[in-house]
Amino acid sequence: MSDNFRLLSQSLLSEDWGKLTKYDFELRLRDGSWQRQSREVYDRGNGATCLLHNLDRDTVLLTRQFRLPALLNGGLTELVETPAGLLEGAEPAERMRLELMEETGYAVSALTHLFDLYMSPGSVSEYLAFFTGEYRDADRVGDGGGDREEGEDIAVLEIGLSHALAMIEAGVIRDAKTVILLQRFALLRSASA
Ligand SMILES: Nc1nc2c(ncn2[C@@H]2O[C@H](COP(=O)(O)OP(=O)(O)O[C@H]3O[C@H](CO)[C@@H](O)[C@H](O)[C@@H]3O)[C@@H](O)[C@H]2O)c(=O)[nH]1
Ligand SMILES: [Mg+2]
Repeated sequence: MSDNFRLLSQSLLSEDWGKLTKYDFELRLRDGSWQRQSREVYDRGNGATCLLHNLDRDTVLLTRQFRLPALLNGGLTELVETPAGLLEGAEPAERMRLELMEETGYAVSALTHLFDLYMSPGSVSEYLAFFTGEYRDADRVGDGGGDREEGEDIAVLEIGLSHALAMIEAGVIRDAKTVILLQRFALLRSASA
């Protein structure tokens, strides 16, 4: 795994939706000495997210949905986010296309993969594959909204890119993947202007 890491033992703390495991290990520090450490790691697989943009109207498609962790830690009842989904072992672009259809109702075939980012690497093993794509009115095949049976009740928001950027500054958009994608879009645009 790594010359600077020796796993001593691991114990499963919880296995239900995700898996929480406690690892005891030794880590070689920069001065060459070994230190014993213990860390808990939450594994719920990897995911994907995508910013869909419409060239004609300069709008983006975002979602608004209930997120229990944000309610518990901040009192927010809903978060505004780019569409996203868990990979569940599937190929990221393929999974993302299905997720876009399910959550936004748009069938978009051409997606551009940007990077894979760890969102909380101190405790969560998951990385997110980031995508961008263009959507046109003709791509709309349904209402979106997510899978009600699975407890999803997603509102689809079509808003101007500049409005979305202002929502970050105003503290209305609080989701990291969404900020990364919107700001990257603005950065590339100002670099090419
Ligand atoms: N029973 C049960 N169901 C769960 C649980 N957690 C999530 N689910 C269900 O699992 C599905 C997950 O929906 P997705 O659209 O696939 O994933 P997501 O929650 O949007 O997660 C995406 O965004 C996250 C936040 O940025 C990412 O962490 C994740 O990788 C993914 O990209 C939803 O139907 C949700 O109700 C749980 O603890 N128990
Ligand atoms: Mg989702």
